[in-house]
Amino acid sequence: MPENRTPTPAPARRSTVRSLLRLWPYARPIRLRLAVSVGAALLASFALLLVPMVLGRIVDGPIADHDLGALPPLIALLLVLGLLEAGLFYARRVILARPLAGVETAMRGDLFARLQRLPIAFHDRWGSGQLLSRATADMYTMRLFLTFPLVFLIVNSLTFLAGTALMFTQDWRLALIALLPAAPLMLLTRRFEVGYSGAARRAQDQNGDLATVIEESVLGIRILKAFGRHRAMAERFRGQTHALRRTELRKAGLLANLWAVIVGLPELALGCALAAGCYLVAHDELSTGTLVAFLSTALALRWPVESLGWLLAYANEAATATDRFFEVLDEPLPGETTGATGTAGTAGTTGAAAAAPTPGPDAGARDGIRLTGVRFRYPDAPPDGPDLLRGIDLHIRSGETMALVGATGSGKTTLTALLPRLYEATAGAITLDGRDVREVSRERLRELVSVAFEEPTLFSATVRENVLMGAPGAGPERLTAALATAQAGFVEKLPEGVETEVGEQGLSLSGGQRQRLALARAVVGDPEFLVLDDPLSALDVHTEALVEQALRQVLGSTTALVVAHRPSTVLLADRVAVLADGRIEAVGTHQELLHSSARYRELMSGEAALVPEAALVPEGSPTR
Ligand SMILES: Nc1ncnc2c1ncn2[C@@H]1O[C@H](COP(=O)(O)OP(=O)(O)OP(=O)(O)O)[C@@H](O)[C@H]1O
Repeated sequence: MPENRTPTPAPARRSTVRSLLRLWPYARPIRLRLAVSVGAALLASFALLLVPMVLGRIVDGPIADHDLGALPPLIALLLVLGLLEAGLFYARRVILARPLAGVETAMRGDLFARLQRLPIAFHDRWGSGQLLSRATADMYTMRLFLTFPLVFLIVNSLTFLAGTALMFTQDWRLALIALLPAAPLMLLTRRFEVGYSGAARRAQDQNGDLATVIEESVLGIRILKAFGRHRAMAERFRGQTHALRRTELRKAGLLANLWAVIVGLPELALGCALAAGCYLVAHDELSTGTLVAFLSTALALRWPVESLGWLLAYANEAATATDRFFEVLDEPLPGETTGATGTAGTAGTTGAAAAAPTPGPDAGARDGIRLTGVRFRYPDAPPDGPDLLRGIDLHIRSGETMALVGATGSGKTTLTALLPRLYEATAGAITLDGRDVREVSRERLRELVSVAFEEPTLFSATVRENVLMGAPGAGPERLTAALATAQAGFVEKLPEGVETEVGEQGLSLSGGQRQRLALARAVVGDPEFLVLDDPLSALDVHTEALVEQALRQVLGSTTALVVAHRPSTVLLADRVAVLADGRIEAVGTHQELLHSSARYRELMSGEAALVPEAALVPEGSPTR
C-alpha cells in the first residue's frame, strides 16, 4: 500500500495574495455580484459606524439639554440604521450564494476533466486521497473564502480606515492613543502568516493522506479481514490522525496567540483612551457626547480588528487550497510536454532513437504492430538503474496473435501499456499498420486498440454501460455478441440482465465474471488491434475453455498481443515472443521455442503440471 505517494511540494514561502489571485478567472464571471456584495456589506458596516455619531448627538443634545422631545427622531434614526444593516447583510448573502455554487461546480469540473486527461504516470505518483481531498475539502474551502472572508477582508479593512478617520475627526489625541497597537499588530500578523501557512499546508496534505488510508481500507476490507490486518490498519490510521491532530493543535495555538494579542492590545489602548478622554472631559477640553461617540466608534471597530485573526487564517487556508488545486491543473498534459519522448527523462536514451519514427520497410496498410528500438523507464525508477525496456524490436503481422511471455516483473504489462499510449515510450517507435502511434489522435488510437487488463476494473454502473464503454455508439446486437464471445451468459441470470448495476468496482460479481465482462468490453468495438493482459487468469478450467474457444474467433479477425502466463493461453497465439532483460530474446511458434529456447522451456515448465504433457511438448522433443 503506497504511503503518501504524492510529491509534497516544499513549503516554500509563498505569497497568499498571489495564490488567491489565481482564483480570479473563476471569480470573474461573478465579479459584478461580488462587487455588489462588497458594496452591500460596506454600506451595512458604515451604517453601523453612524450609530456612535447619533449616540453622541443624543448625549450632547436631548440628554444635556433635558429636551426629551428631540429624542424620538434620533431613536428612530438608530432603528433605521439597525434595520438597514440587517437588511444589507441578508442581501449580501442572497446575492452570492447561488453564483458561488456555480463557481465551485466549474472548478470541480475542470479538476475532474484534468484528472481524466492526465497520463497514467501522473496517477502512479499521486495518492487517490490527495486528489479526493482536492476535489472536495479544498474546493469547499475556496468557495467559502469567496463567500465570506474575501468580502470581509475588504469590508473590514475599509471600515477600519473609515472608523479611524472618524475617530480623528472626533479627537485626534484619543485617536492616536487608540492606534498605538497598530504597528506591533502588523508585525505580529506577518509572523503569524508565515507560521500559519506552513501548518495549513501540512494539515491539508495530511488530510489527503488520511483520505487515502480510509479509501484503501474500505476498498481492501476483504483482504484486511481475511489476513486479520484490520488492527495494523487501524494503527496506521491512528498514527496519521494523531499527526493531523498535532498540526491542527499547532494551528489553533498560533491562532490563539494572535487572537490574544489582537484582542488584548486594542483593549489596553482603549482603556488608556478612556482615561485620557475622562481627563479631557474633566478639564472641559472635550464634550461628554464626543467622548461617548469616540468610545462607541472605537468599540464598533473591535469586530473589524478582532476578525482579522480568523480572516487571515482563512485566507491562508484558501491560498493553500488554491495552491493544491493548481498543482493538479498545472500538471502538463501529454501533448503539452516537450514531446512524446521527453516525459521520463531517460538515462541512456539517444536523440536518434527518440526522433521521428521510421516505419519498417514493408510499412503500409496491413503492416500489423511493429515495435522498433522501444525503450521505457518509469519516471520514478532509480536514476542509476537500467531502463526497464531496453530496445524492444518486435513485429506482429497483420491478423496475427502474438503471445508475450517472460518472468514476473520483466515488463510484459508495461510493454502492452505502450501500445495504447497509457505510457509514452521513452525512445523508439511503435507503429500500427505503418502509422506511428504518436501521430494518431488519442481518440482514434483508443478506437483502434482495445485493452483488457489482468485486473478487470468495472465501474458502479450497469452491465450494459460497463461493456459499451468499449464502443459507446454500439447497438444491442454488438453488446449481445460481445457478451457471447466472452462467455458471459451469467448476465442473463442477473436480476435485471444487462441493466443490473454491478456495484462499486463490480465487487458484487465474482472475479471470473468481472474478467469476462472486461473481455466483452475489449471486444465489443470490434477493434483492429487487441491487447490482452493475461485475460483468463481468474477463470475456472471449464469457463476458461469456453472463453478460449470464443476468443479464437475474435483473435482470428484482429492483430493481437496477449500476455500469457500459462501454456493454455500461449496456445491461443500463432507465435510467441519471449521478453527477458528488457529485450525480445526469441520469437517463434510454441513448438519452435520449446526446441530452441531454454528460457521458454523454463517459463512454461512452471505451469506444465496444469496442462497435458502432449499439449506442451511434441513427440521426440529434446525436452521430453
Ligand atoms: N507505475 C510504476 N512505477 C514504477 N515502477 C513500476 C510501475 N509499474 C510497474 N513497475 C515496475 O516495473 C517492472 C515491470 O512491471 P510489469 O508489471 O510490467 O511486469 P510484468 O512482466 O507484467 O509482471 P507480472 O508477470 O508479474 O504481471 C516491475 O519491476 C515493477 O515493479
